Amino acid sequence: MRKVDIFDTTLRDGEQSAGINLNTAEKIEIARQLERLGVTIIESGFPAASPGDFDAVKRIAGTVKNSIVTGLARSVKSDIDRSWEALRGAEQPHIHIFLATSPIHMEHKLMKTPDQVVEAAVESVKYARRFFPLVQWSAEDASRSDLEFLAHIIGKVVEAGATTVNIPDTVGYATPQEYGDMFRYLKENVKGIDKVKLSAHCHNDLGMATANTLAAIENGADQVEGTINGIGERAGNVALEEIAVALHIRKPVYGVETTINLHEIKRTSQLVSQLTGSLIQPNKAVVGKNAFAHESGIHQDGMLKNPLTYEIITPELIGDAATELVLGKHSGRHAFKDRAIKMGFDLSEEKLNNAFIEFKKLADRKKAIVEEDLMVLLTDQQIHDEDVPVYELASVQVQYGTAHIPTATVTAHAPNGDLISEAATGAGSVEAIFNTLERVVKGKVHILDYRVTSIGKGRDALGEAVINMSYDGETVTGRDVAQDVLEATAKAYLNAVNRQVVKAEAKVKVTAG
Ligand SMILES: CC(=O)SCCNC(=O)CCNC(=O)[C@H](O)C(C)(C)COP(=O)(O)OP(=O)(O)OC[C@H]1O[C@@H](n2cnc3c(N)ncnc32)[C@H](O)[C@@H]1OP(=O)(O)O
Ligand SMILES: CC(C)C(=O)C(=O)O
Repeated sequence: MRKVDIFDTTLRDGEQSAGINLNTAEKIEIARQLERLGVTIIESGFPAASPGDFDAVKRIAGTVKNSIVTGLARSVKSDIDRSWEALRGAEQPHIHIFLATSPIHMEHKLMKTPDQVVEAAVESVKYARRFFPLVQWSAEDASRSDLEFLAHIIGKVVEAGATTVNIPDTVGYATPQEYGDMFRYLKENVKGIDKVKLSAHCHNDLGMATANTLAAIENGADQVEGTINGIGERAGNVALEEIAVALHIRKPVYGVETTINLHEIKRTSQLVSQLTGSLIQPNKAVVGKNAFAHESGIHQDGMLKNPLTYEIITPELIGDAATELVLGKHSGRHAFKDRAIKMGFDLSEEKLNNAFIEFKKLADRKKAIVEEDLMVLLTDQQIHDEDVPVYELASVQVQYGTAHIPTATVTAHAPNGDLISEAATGAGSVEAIFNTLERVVKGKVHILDYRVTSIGKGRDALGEAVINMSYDGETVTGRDVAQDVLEATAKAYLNAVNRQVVKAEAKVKVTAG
């Protein structure tokens, strides 16, 4: 059966979503899970974009062994050099170079003639091939490019040594028919195209990313690119879990296979949502919380008589087993460790012990510890970085009454070790906490977005708070979890501030070094 490679760009195009910013530890955690999911290629960042991106790409290239690790670069030597520095330690060094080919991008953004664009593309591919055995070249905005010009430039980059050619629908403009036709046209009209991999990359501006990607596969695409949960620039990229499951469920139609381990989909989706703070819409295909919920009487009746009446995908297929009570307050370290390993965590004894202590505290307060709770506790330990001192919440107290002005009191450890206590009022409990914390962190804070959701089900479910803010002129997103939403809110606020503290610290190190 024909094989289609899965190229995951959650850490690059996915991170380009407004409001998402992942630190290196979080990126490594996601990359490790993508490897478990079985993706062929992980695009781990854009090494020339920032010291943080460079560091993450380098560390992922040194960590991941079973997927190819790549990084994005413009068609400029300095970007390619920086990518080589970051990726030279990878098992199979791979670079992804892009250059726009549509009239509007060439004229108004690049300010180059078509001939200059061809020359720059060829030069960059030749230069990259001096270092990298695998060079992917992307024609940015391909779907709004002149087809003959596209075929011409692709012929040139293939001749120059590109090993993969990507045809992105950068602005989500193509229809499935048009996108499929492009692949067929290029396969029939570019000399040497059969020697390289042809790749699809779809955005969801018109809600057609999944249909377009499948159309590309039907017309000969060897690789498809996308993100977990469909996160990404603007309306996002194609959701890879949708593609993997569609290819599996409708295998007789598409006749292709991938290396994706479908049972890892749910966990990957949860992890990406948790670490990016990007919520999954309840009716999202495959991974939304209602994807397997049957609400109406006629459907429930059908399900009881024969699940095949209304269920084309089972939750088990994507690793979404019915929520079970996995551990309780009487469980010991052995069972806890065993469960953590089964869930795919590889924690040091110290981190495992910290997670166990948190688990016991939670088990004292919460009747049923479910998989989602463990996932949060263990992931928090996995990504916890003790190297940089940050703000840490010691306590938060809120006085609220309908007839009184809400007042918050917060005590927190500052990065320099001081214990700070502050109090302030607000129009509501949350605003009182925000106002108090602004005094604690002493920076200029502007809240851009704030959301609270529950993790798991039931009245004792954990609350998760996600806060997007501008702090000292930088936009950062923080998230945290607690049984009480006000505590989660205070912790998420400090988590956002801490991301900026860690970033600033990294900048100081780079400048000093
Ligand atoms: C479709 C996509 O998703 S492409 C990927 C988009 N991702 C990102 O942009 C995230 C990372 N980007 C960044 O951190 C920054 O944009 C950087 C570090 C790459 C560049 O920053 P700056 O040097 O300040 O340039 P800035 O972003 O303002 O402008 C981009 C420049 O690159 C040029 N450029 C854009 N694409 C390409 C390309 N593929 N090859 C060569 N040059 C390019 C633009 O024409 C512009 O050049 P100019 O300065 O001569 O006008
Ligand atoms: C860099 C390219 C592949 C891209 O992200 C796009 O065109 O959307």
